[in-house]
Amino acid sequence: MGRKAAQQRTRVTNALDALRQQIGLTLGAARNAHQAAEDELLRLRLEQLVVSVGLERAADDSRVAEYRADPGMQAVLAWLDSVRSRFYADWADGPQRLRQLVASAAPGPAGRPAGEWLGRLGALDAGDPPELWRIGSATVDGTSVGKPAGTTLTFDVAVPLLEESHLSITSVPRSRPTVDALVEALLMRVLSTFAPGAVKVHLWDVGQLTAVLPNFYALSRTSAVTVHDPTRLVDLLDELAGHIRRIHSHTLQSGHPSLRAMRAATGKRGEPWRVAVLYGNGEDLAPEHLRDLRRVASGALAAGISLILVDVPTVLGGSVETISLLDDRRAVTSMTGSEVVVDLDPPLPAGQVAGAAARLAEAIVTRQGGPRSFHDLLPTEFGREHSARELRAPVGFHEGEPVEIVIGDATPHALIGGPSGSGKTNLLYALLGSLAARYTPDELALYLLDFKEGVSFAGLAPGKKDESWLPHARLVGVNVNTDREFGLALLRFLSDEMRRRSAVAKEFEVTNIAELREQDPHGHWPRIVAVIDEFQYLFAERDSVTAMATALLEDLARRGRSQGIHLVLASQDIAGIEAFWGKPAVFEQCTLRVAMPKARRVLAEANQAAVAAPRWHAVVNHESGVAHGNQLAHIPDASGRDTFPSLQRELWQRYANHGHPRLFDGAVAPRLDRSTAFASLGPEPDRPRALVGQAIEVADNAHSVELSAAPGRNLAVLGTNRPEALSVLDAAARSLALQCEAGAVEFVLGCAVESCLPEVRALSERLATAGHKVTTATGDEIPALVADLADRLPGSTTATFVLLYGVDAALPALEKKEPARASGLDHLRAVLKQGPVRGLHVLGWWRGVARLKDTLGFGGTEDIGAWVALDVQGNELAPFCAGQVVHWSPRPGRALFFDRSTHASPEVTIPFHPPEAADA
Ligand SMILES: Nc1ncnc2c1ncn2[C@@H]1O[C@H](COP(=O)(O)OP(=O)(O)OP(=O)(O)O)[C@@H](O)[C@H]1O
Repeated sequence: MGRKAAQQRTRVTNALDALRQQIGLTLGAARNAHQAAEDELLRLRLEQLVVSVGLERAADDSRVAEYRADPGMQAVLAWLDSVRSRFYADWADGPQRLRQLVASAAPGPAGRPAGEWLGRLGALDAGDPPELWRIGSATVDGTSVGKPAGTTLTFDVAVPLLEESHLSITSVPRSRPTVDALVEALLMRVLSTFAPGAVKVHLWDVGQLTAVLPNFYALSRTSAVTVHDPTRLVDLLDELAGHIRRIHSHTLQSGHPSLRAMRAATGKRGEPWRVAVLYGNGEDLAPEHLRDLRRVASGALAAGISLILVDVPTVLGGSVETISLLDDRRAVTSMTGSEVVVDLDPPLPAGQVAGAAARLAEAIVTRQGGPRSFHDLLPTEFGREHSARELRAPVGFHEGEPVEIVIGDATPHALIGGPSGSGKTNLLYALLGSLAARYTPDELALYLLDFKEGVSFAGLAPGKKDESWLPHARLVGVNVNTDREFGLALLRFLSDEMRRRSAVAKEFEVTNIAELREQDPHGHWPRIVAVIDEFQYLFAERDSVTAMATALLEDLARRGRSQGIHLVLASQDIAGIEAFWGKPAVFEQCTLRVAMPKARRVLAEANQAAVAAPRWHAVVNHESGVAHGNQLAHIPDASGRDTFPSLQRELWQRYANHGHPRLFDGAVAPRLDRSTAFASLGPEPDRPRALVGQAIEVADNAHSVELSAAPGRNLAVLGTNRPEALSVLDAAARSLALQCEAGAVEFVLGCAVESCLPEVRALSERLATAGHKVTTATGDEIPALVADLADRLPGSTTATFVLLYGVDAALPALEKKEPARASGLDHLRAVLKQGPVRGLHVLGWWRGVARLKDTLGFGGTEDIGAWVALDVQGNELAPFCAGQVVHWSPRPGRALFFDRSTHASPEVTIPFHPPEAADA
């Protein structure tokens, strides 16, 4: 047991020794680690101390001196010295480099002292703007760059603006004057860098209505500075968003990714630079404003718009630099980091700023009202533009800058409105001249229609005084205020052309005019612009013309764009807009709006720009009239005496070989001998056509009745208007005479109206002179004449045209009946019924529909296959028009024509004046 106990004890002692040894080792290691940590802590403390005291001052610092006693700390000091040396090596020329950088990135007024530029006008226009704008200077200790202790180095501090960055300024209490001076100086630097008018400043202050930056007061009378309503931040943000959208779509459409790229490619500025200054009060904006503000901020820089926010707490998208005031003289900025304190430049002298603003305002106003003439709208070289993608032409100027009208994909159709005398016609001339000078007639075709009384477009067609014409014009319609059918005819023509283009496009497997022109480079595919002045006349009545015009206009408005067919609709204000009620499709498609001063409803409801527009100006808006699309333009005088005509003559000399436009003048009666249809008549003995009047169509066509050997091929002229009835029969006889060989045809003229005898005799002589056989009968002779014709019928071989003047007057004599013998009326009915198939046709004039009915008797209406109604009401004509309702109110110089064999419904015709008639 004792031996066993001793063994156990030895084992325990050994185990304890081993444990003790382990513990000793562990304690030793812990002590070492502790010492190392203490040393490290000491080193770090020393580092911290040296950094906080500054390396230069560390040598003299008593607290640092305590560390020096410890040899382990020497290494720390040596290491810090080496870091410092490396730092110095890199930054030895830092301030110098900064100075150079600011000097080159902030040239002229952007960075130079105010004395060198304040009060002078800037000149920069389409070049790139300075990248930096000076706000003050900063001073650093010279020893930090290896200079002797006690020296200081100063360098300029500048911030980016415009396309580079937004700026957010935070104030401290009572520092508003400092902030104002800072903002004012920045804006003044910007305004003085660029040519007058190239910068637009927007000021909004949550707490002030008018006194924001009062030294800029003179500029706030121009568009260079706009002070916004403190309660309407939303309006400002909307306006900016609108500019961004417009600029974005415009640059993209022109094939450039940004405004800057477009400027570089075209050498033109295109848009002004915009700076919007928003003064807040340190409180959060309403969430919806904040959302809009962020949206604006993220797209603004690419559109040349930058924001300066003062005490507006927000995190903006896009690049933003900050300036935080420390007191009323000093600030820190994100440009230099929080270690560098910026001494802000002292305020610019208030009087000088106000003077400079006044000078700039004066320069802007001078440009605005400057001597810009119609001539300035014209390019230096004519006919250089291509219309494949769009039409683009300036119509006026804003502060010296041209304001363009674009007719293309985004703005296919235009609506122009303004009260009488506000300059609509003048604007149309400015537009036509500007377009015609840029595009050749192969690129642009014009169809011009004026419903106004007067002859505003008449000068564009060849006239008596001036033989020149506008070579781009294919059609000029004037004095059509009572001929709404002519408007309809134009719309039909355009609609047909649209279909034709679309069919050809389909053949080429393309969808629009631009592609078609690419695929068919030798084709003739001009863009068509149809101008309809006082277009509301088209919708003047509740009738079939209005219904058809509406349908055609809607179709053209929707589909014309892709086929290069564009409408320019002008109207006096409300009447024109009201005409669109119930036709929103047309109104909405007119995305280009031009409002003359005081025009109402042309722009969007809330857009009041036209109310304030000065005389001889227009608000051009490519955004369906929404406020952000407003472009105010001064329209030069295009209606001066020789202004447009001299351009027209120049263009005419260049392009006269493109043919002259068709002139349709509703106030001038067409002359038979000048009618293309009459002039082109040739021998047509079997199917001669009797011309009865001028058709109201885009092409120069006549209405005619084919007198073929078929039943019913007779013509009735109805109504009491003697001269017109004579004109119709005269035109019919003369045109027939031209188509039949002399001697092969007989004209029989029966006149029952004494007052017409001179004209009938004159016609008779004329026909005889042309070699035709002519028989003439008057009054009482007519029954015998008709009896003779009826007798001759069975064996008739000679073509015979029987012209009866005033059949109703002959009726009493014709109705006389002798027992067992046919009356004159029976003979006439037989002639009407059986004549046409035997080559005998009656062209008769009845002064009333009832008398025609009496003449024909029961079932005889079929024998009148065609008629021309003069002063006869539409409802009387139904029996001769297959029972359909006839809308027709007689009007001077117009007639209604119906030919059962060719017409579905009657058409308006214009009786020709005989060649002998004096010009109307
Ligand atoms: N921009 C302008 N500069 C100078 N004069 C102008 C200008 N615009 C129009 N005028 C003159 O004002 C007058 C009326 O202009 P215009 O005929 O164009 O008006 P409007 O709106 O078409 O009127 P209305 O509908 O009655 O014809 C014309 O004598 C024209 O010479």
